[in-house]
Amino acid sequence: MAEQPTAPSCAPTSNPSTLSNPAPGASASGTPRAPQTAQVPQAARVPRVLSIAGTDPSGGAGIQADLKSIAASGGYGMCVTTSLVAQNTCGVREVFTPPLEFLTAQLAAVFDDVTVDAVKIGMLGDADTIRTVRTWLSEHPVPVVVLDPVMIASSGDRLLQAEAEQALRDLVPLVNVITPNIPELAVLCEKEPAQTFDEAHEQAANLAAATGTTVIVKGGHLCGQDAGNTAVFPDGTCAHVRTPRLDSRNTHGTGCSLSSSLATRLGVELLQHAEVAEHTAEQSVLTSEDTHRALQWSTRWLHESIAAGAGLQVGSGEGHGPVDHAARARRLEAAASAYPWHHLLATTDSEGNTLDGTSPERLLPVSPVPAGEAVVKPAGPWTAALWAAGGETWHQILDLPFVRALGDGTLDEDLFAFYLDQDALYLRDYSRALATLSARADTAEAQVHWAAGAHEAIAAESQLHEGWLANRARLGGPSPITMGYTNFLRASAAGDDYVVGAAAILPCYWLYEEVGAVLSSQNHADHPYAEWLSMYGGEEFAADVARSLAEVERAFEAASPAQRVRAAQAYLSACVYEREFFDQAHRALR
Ligand SMILES: Nc1ncnc2c1ncn2[C@@H]1O[C@H](COP(=O)(O)OP(=O)(O)O)[C@@H](O)[C@H]1O
Ligand SMILES: Cc1ncc(COP(=O)(O)O)c(N)n1
Repeated sequence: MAEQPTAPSCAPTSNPSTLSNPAPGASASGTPRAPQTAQVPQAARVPRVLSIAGTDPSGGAGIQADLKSIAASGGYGMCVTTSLVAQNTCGVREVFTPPLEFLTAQLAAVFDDVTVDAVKIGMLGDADTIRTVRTWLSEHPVPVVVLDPVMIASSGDRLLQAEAEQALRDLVPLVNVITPNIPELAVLCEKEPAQTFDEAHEQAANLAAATGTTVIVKGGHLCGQDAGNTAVFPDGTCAHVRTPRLDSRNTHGTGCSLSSSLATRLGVELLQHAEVAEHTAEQSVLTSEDTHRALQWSTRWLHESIAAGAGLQVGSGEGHGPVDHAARARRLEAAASAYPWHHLLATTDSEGNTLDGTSPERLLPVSPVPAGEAVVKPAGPWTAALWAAGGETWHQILDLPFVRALGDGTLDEDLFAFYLDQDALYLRDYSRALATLSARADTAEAQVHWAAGAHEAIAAESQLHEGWLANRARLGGPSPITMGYTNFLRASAAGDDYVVGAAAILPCYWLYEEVGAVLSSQNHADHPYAEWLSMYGGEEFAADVARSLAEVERAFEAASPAQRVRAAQAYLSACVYEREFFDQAHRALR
């Protein structure tokens, strides 16, 4: 393991990369195809991506990993098999290489019928295979070619004959991007494996300059907290994408997955250019920014896939398990569910008692996950019942990648900026909901309390604008989640019974305080978000939370059973909206 002290500062550049760009609408034979219909929205253009690689019947690496990665990255996957490999998570047992004529027959079957937008090349095995693929691609140019120079599997088994290394070196200038790991980079450069990131970067810069090919330096084989990737461009510029190192054995096929995802995302970028070109006749050229964006997408997606890999329970555990290519798709599918939230459907608790609001026990379904202790204690039995019922949602919030990364300092700046932007929009409407509640309160004390909250929320919003948001790009509009949450709060405060409005408002006080307590306990002087985290945990806000709890408790006591049920449901709905609000940056940006 080589050491990785710090990643060099590699800012994205505006220089065009060296990617060659035949007209993307052209077929392999050069015959122009009919233009895509104007009705097809931009997002619907799906790149057709071909993997030329070996197999892994256990599904974690090779062509099987490539097809999953291409689909997960937004492409249509195809594959041409170079070698059939009997392998699993523990190692390679046997390799069977079909005759070269059959390799050519597969390539011809694809290219005769399909326009290929991007190619990923993986295991080639021997020099004859390399030459056959090379000749084919010279005669059938494809706009994006990413070469993963597979030499040795993570199990230590050879996947490229030693005498074929020169043939692989000769292939490098003919492709757009290569994704060698540290030992493979050394072989391509005919040097010793780099021990530090700077050494790897130097090898990559020399190789990129000599071949005209963009080299991705991959951090997986280095150590240090950042396992990220750097695109090193032939002109000497570079762009780094950070990714926190995971303590995981599920790294079988990470190289295959990254390279095929990258080929797909480069295809997406190219198709977007082509879309513009159809309208403005601009020439379609992939830039360094495109490559940086594509690498960012693929690196983040792979991080989520590695993190979820162990959950698959594939393999005996003795080798290296696969990554979970579909983890993100499953997360987003669950997030997109339009099914009504459980607490809005439940009419009885687990023992069959009707949830009729006659006692704190008959208010909401029991949470399957115990809530644990709140830092700011409930004000009485009604708010204690609310806290207990929100246990599952509360633990989901603590588990969100956004909350975890904000706490441990690994949160990417663009995700944080998205959150701040939405937070500012939220606070404006939250202030309005509080002002409405103040107007409806039946005691002077409650009226003053909610009015003070309304004032503080709008003051916090203008502080965000003047400070945190002053130098950050704004989206300029609320997300569907921000809009859903604020509309729900304003409607509850203005159009429903007072107790319902007060209960809906509560999670923004209470959960925010509780999340803040967890986050501020992780703060330290070198924390990248130290200033933000230090804003949590003030005694004044904790006292405001306690006052809000006391007022909600009082309103519950005074309410009818039916009002209490609706208020409790509104409380839990707001808890769910809190979760969605914290999670939304990870759904919007990829
Ligand atoms: N332990 C890890 N934690 C986080 N990301 C990792 C880890 N191991 C690998 N990766 C990601 O997978 C990519 C490819 O892995 P790497 O080991 O460098 O290449 P290969 O799989 O070709 O040997 C890395 O660049 C990195 O983004
Ligand atoms: C067919 C094939 N291609 C590539 C790899 C490398 O993957 P890893 O380095 O993760 O073992 C592999 N094991 N099998």
